[in-house]
Amino acid sequence: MSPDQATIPVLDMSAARQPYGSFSPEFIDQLRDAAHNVGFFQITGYGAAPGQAEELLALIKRFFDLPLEERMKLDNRISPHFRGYTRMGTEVTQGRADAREQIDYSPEREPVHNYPADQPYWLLQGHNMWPDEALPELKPAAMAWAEVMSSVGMELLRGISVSLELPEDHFDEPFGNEPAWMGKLVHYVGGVVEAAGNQGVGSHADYGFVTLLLQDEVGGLEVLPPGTTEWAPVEPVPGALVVNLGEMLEVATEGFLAATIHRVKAPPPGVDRYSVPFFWSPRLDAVIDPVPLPPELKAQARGISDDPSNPMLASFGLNMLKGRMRAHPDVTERHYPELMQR
Ligand SMILES: O=C(O)CCC(=O)C(=O)O
Ligand SMILES: [Fe+2]
Repeated sequence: MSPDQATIPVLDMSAARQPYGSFSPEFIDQLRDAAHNVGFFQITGYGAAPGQAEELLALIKRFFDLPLEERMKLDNRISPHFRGYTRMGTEVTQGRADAREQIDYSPEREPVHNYPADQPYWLLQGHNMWPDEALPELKPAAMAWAEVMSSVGMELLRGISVSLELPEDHFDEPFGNEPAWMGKLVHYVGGVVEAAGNQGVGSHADYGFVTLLLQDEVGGLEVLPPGTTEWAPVEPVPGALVVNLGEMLEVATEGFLAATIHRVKAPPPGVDRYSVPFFWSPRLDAVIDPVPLPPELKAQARGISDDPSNPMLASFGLNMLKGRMRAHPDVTERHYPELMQR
């Protein structure tokens, strides 16, 4: 691929496996190319029920149409686990407000109260916040979505493992037991958040493994694949999910896989955009070993700007906590002033 000709590949997940169950070599080649060259692709045939994505997006719109006082019953500042509702313009990326409001949610588990001082990431575990009275349909729809996304995330990681000539179950151990996924139900607005300007969400790479994004038909997502200098749009494809890779996969493969930088432009004034990013992530205490690459892939690895014994791989939970603290400094200050110091 020559610079500035980035196209976002579309892969058909329903053709990923052959009738006897192993991955199709064509699918694996497409997946490897997309994950290495672009770091972004779209998938169709990923197994959602008919109408499931549309129904979820419609429910999300209904939530954000509720009066602010209803939405504020889920105020994320109440949650010590970085869950719940973040008001318009209060999330920060690259030091600037984002023109979006959202609900963050993760697996519903009991909070951990006594964790070792060097494992503060356990504070991320706990209960979600949902509009149980105003919109009781939202929770089951969002949790059912997370279930589908978890299967897709697992299947894609298996495909990625095979594409790196690893056993299919290479990542099963860190992901198998209590994966710490996170879903976001997001509403972008145009022309409302002055401090955001045209920033829907500022440019960033995702910190984890695999992100699965459902976006509506509005558009605005743009990406900067490795070796390119111009932002490429990820056009909405009806029935498709957008997939991108996170920094832990990039670091674990010495840059063979691309954690591609992306951003979302705020929609034009008066236009709303809804999306559901889902971050498929391992256990909070997962430690990821560098991936042994076969020589022909190692030769194509771009390397990473950080130290190769990158402490990033040492703990997924610490990475996630760092990301959550950065995005929500108000939550951190309120519940964990001592972490702010660190
Ligand atoms: O909403 C989108 O299209 C992408 C959002 C995103 O990149 C993120 O939340 O990490
Ligand atoms: Fe992202």
